[in-house]
Amino acid sequence: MKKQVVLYKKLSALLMARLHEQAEVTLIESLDADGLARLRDALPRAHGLLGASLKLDAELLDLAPDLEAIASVSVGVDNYDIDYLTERRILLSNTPDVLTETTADTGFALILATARRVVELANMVRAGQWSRNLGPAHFGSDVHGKTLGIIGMGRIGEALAQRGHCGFGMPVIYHSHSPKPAVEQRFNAQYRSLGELLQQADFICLTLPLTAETERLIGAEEFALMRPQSIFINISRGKVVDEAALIEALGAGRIRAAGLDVFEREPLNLDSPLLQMDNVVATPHMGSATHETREAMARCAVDNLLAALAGERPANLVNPSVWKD
Ligand SMILES: NC(=O)c1ccc[n+]([C@@H]2O[C@H](COP(=O)([O-])OP(=O)(O)OC[C@H]3O[C@@H](n4cnc5c(N)ncnc54)[C@H](O)[C@@H]3O)[C@@H](O)[C@H]2O)c1
Ligand SMILES: O=C(O)[C@H](O)CO
Repeated sequence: MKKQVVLYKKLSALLMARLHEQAEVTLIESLDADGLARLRDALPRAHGLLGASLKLDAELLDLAPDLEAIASVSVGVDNYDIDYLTERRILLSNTPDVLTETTADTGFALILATARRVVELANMVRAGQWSRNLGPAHFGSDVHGKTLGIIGMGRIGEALAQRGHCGFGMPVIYHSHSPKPAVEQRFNAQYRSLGELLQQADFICLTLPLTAETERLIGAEEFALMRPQSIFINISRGKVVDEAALIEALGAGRIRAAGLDVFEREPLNLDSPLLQMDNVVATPHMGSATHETREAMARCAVDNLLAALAGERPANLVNPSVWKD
């Protein structure tokens, strides 16, 4: 008998057809109140779940006694209680690698947009306020040759370092759990303590996961170490930053600008002070949002889920202790 799969993310026709061949599929098209009610109804029959952007807590998981596997269409797994999944012997998989380059592109887009004031000046043109040649009040700052600071030197951090080093001649400094000699060799990068990096980098970029250890890693004390010309970029998770402290630092001129793809609460509320600041470029958690990459992530998640339900080890298993050969 086919296994029951609940999707809470719509997939391409090609991937839907693949899933339908192998499983009985229930599709929850959106996670509004109606969709969530349908999800709760479907969970008691589910062997597999596939989707993203939903906090799957113990209360929801307890509705699914037969659940064997969850395939997250994301590399970040902060929406899951991994200990609880492991205790229940539910396999959790994610989608690393396929989104690395695209997310690093987004990081670099934010670096360029903030330093060169792209959004602010483009809005000025649109508003009919371009009446004479630009003067110093509208000048930005250079990107090439400036020091790129990366916090969390993993896949995306490395891809960002490559762009900075090879494309823009930027000295790269980084902070991570431990030094990475291969990365240092490839990009002439140098390891720094967190405090040293915050004091020395022109661009401070967050590319680490949200965990108990990294939640609010960057707060008032950390912003106080940055320099007035520093630009802060967050493409990891909003909760790694104390957002009130960020707003305070921007407001007080303790840092020059911020490029933010992620926020404490998403979608970002329209009344956030961040949206009143010309030196903030805010994007809607679009790090991996290209047609090609989202399809690759979905394909990866489908592969992971179908493998798990067929009794094979998924390629991107997050909680390997559940697996028994
Ligand atoms: N904005 C987006 O749309 C988007 C897209 C993809 C990924 N992300 C986020 O980026 C994160 C990183 O993805 P990745 O594929 O590069 O992951 P990765 O695991 O390859 O890299 C993360 C790095 O951070 C380091 N790290 C973790 N905790 C640390 C700490 N406390 N101090 C210092 N370093 C620490 C790890 O050692 C690792 O090197 C994801 O977990 C996700 O939250 C966001
Ligand atoms: O973690 C991820 O993969 C990104 O945030 C996209 O959802």
